[in-house]
Amino acid sequence: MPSPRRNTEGRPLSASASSSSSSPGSPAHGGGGAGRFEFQSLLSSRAPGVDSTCARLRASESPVYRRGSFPLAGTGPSQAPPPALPEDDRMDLNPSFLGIALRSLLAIDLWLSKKLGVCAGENSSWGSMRPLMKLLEISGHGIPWLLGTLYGLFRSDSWAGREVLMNLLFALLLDLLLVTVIKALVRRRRPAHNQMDMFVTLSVDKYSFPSGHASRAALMSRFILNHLVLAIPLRVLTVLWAFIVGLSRVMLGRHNVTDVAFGFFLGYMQYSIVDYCWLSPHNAPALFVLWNQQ
Ligand SMILES: CC(C)=CCC/C(C)=C/CC/C(C)=C/COP(=O)(O)O
Repeated sequence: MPSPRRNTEGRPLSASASSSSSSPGSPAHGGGGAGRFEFQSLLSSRAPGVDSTCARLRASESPVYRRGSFPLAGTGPSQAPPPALPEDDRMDLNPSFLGIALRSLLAIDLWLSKKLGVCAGENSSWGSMRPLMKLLEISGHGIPWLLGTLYGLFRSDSWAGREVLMNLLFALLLDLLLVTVIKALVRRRRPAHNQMDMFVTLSVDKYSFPSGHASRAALMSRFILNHLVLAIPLRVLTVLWAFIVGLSRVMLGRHNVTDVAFGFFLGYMQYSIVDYCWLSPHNAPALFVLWNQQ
């Protein structure tokens, strides 16, 4: 059971005295070393409603406090002040290096995404570019790609063409499924500066992680590069298109940078799955039976 917090004479401290007894730089305040000041400031910035008293209490819950290294940890008046904390204790005060690194990355992500969201509204600094960004949005939307693939599939008169288009359809459906599942699991809200005026959306599209447009653009461009014989300039254009679709998501304010980055990664990996499971009349004859009967 935690013992009550005491002053340096060993008397229990009231809540108010406890919260005011430590000054910046004192051990209970997270001071006494550069590492601990950093710890204190990161704790305080965790959530807007968390005050410094709460942060100090968190510090007092740390393994170092429990081990009695701090003078406020219930030691008597006769005990001498503890020696400076060894390196490993400083590490203990830091609850999770990975957590802090992730929080820092997220802070950079939010800051950068806000800066890049220059087409988020008509009155934004690049607001006049919004129609162009929306055109890019449609170019990476699921519906034109799905309809185009189905049309090509039914119009195709070669086996090779049907096989490629059947796999393209599989890729698009796999992408829709994976993006929907991840969005529903992660539930990251779209940036506050986004206007929800998107062309046909699903209910999960109120969430932003990962970007469905970025994943589709990466998937499509990898698919096209691998299955269409294109001249070099067209190959470069294909990759550029995918990149610009991703960038336009952040510029429109639809996504944060990390949503788009993960979307690209997801789309890239999805192509590997499609390639691995490549459907053909040999391994999936049922899918091609429609044409066999013609
Ligand atoms: C077959 C079927 C369920 C088709 C639905 C196609 C559809 C509405 C896809 C949604 C595309 C979309 C708005 C994705 C959101 O992209 P973000 O980049 O904003 O995540």
